[in-house]
Amino acid sequence: MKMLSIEKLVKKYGDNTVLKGIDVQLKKGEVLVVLGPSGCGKSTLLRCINGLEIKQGGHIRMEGVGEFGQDISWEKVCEKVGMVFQNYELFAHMTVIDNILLGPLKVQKRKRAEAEAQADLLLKQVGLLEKKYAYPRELSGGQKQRIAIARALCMNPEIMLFDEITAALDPEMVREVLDVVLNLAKNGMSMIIVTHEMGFARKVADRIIFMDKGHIIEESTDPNQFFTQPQTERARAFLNKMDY
Ligand SMILES: Nc1ncnc2c1ncn2[C@@H]1O[C@H](COP(=O)(O)OP(=O)(O)OP(=O)(O)O)[C@@H](O)[C@H]1O
Repeated sequence: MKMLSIEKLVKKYGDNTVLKGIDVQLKKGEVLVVLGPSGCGKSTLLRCINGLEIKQGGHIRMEGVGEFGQDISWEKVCEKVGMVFQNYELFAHMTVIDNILLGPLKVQKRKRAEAEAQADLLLKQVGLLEKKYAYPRELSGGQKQRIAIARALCMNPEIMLFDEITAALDPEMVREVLDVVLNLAKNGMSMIIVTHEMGFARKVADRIIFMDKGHIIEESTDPNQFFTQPQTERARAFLNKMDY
């Protein structure tokens, strides 16, 4: 079953066309990993999906919801599609619990008791319930990133987007964050993941797309095959350069 459908997506920055007609679909419960060399448009693709960037062409639709930006406002899209960034983007002046509850209370207008009960469960799930009243400055990078994931999940998104969420972390903290994502995958969350962690990509992906200069040039539903026998010269060169 198709859940998200992206057709002929075009994104330009001035004269620079960064996405040159991207066609990609995500099924319910699927984990799609986006790989490709620096600057090929991976982050831009994620940012267009949840409306952080305005696209110049193409369509983004979700089954049962309609076209993003038309049938459903971009504000609503942000509830359906959660995103986690490289730099956590937590509010420094707010405690962990206030960071997590901001969206559920202010945007979704939910009752505090109900939202807080869910936040507690999510904090438990990411192993940080004891940090509920801590401030971001009191947390390690890995902890901040796990809180950012819990915050996104507390909006009950149907899809999660992860944009290089371990890129800013010290190596010893990468694992604790990736384990949270692996767990989400096991529990059937639909996700699109941009990562430079090749071992993780191979483990978590149901499907891999490989981008180059604004195009998808290779797609594989068999991650092991992609990593052992990439079909294109560009993907081979990319994998050869990666350390994994
Ligand atoms: N706000 C912006 N204004 C102008 N150009 C931009 C902007 N954001 C991205 N670009 C350009 O778009 C291209 C694609 O960038 P993007 O960040 O999507 O690449 P990426 O594949 O995610 O790279 P990386 O792996 O290095 O994060 C790059 O050439 C970049 O310079």
